[in-house]
Amino acid sequence: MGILERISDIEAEMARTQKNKATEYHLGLLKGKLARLRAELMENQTKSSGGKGEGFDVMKSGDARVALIGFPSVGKSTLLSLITKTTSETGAYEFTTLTCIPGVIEYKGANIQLLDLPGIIEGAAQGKGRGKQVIAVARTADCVVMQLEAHKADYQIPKLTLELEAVGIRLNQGPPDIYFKQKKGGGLAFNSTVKLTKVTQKLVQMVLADYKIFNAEVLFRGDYSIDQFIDVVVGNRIYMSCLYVFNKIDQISLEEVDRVARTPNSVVISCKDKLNLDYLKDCIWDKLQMIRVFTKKPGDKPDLRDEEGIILRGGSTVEHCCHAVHRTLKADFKYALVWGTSAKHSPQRVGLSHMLQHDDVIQIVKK
Ligand SMILES: Nc1nc2c(ncn2[C@@H]2O[C@H](COP(=O)(O)OP(=O)(O)OP(=O)(O)O)[C@@H](O)[C@H]2O)c(=O)[nH]1
Ligand SMILES: [K+]
Ligand SMILES: [Mg+2]
Repeated sequence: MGILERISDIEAEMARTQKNKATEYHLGLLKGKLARLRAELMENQTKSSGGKGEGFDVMKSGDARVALIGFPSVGKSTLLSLITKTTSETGAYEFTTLTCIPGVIEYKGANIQLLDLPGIIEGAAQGKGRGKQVIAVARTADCVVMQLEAHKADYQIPKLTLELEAVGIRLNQGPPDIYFKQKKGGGLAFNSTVKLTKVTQKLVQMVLADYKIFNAEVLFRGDYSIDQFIDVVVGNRIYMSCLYVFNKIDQISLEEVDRVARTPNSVVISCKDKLNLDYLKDCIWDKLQMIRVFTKKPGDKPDLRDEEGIILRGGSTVEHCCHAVHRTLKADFKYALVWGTSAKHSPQRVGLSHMLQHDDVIQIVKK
């Protein structure tokens, strides 16, 4: 039996099995098996040729990469054509876009690469449509924009989330804080720092045994589920931030707009009426956790024009900034003066480890 058939067999069995106390272990085991088969499938795909597909190899460029994921005809290409200088063909029929079309969002001096992709449908993870290629591109992004048709979002969000989960992409969540280490002997040492309500030692032991792991140290530092534990065992998961973009709000009532706008991590837009598009750029900027800083020379005023800013990741230090200015600058670094919200007083004299904030001004003093 092929891997795909085995996967669908297990999925069918899980669907048949009622969820209750008595079936908890059986379902946990099935989840473990499913994760293993999917990992195998992904492995085979990357090994075999033609996995990537023509037209999907787009060079990374700019300060960050954002992938547009969504069902067909939700308006992905319309959006790209509106907020970048690139035109991507649009149409009232599904699968207008067949490859990856890159555009650039210019915002606050940053160049954010936005990738328009073919629509994905149910079963994409198994290769339906151009699903595999689309998801492979999504894995390379810093952030996913899940574009939805506002009046179909309740259906589209869970479906797309499942497709992404099937290939190891986790949205808007960090890796579970579970310590897991295989050992040579000694059986299973299982501990937790909090009360566990979703798993038991027995369930963890059974899942591990199914992976032929009998000796291991496991420490749960949070009340995680068996799925999250399996993520840690399988590894190779991608934790990605996701912005939900509800398009075509011109087609729904104001009450509905109000309801969907309250979904966490979401923006409501209309490409047709050009509604909220600047706010969308702002939300993408926030999601990417980018900051901009300005450098200045002694005695000069800082040049605060957009194009003069240096784009860094949130949490970046003076050291990151030095690196962004010039590779060798760090070697000559003596200290820096910083003006702005990260400075306790203006200017503050700081070292390489000082953490910068958005719109700080920095003057680097060399040895
Ligand atoms: N009413 C309305 N229609 C829109 C809006 N945005 C896009 N459309 C229409 O939706 C249809 C599909 O738009 P596309 O941009 O081709 O959608 P897509 O997601 O790129 O589609 P595929 O490439 O086929 O996956 C077109 O007829 C657009 O004119 C909107 O905000 N409101
Ligand atoms: K379309
Ligand atoms: Mg398109």
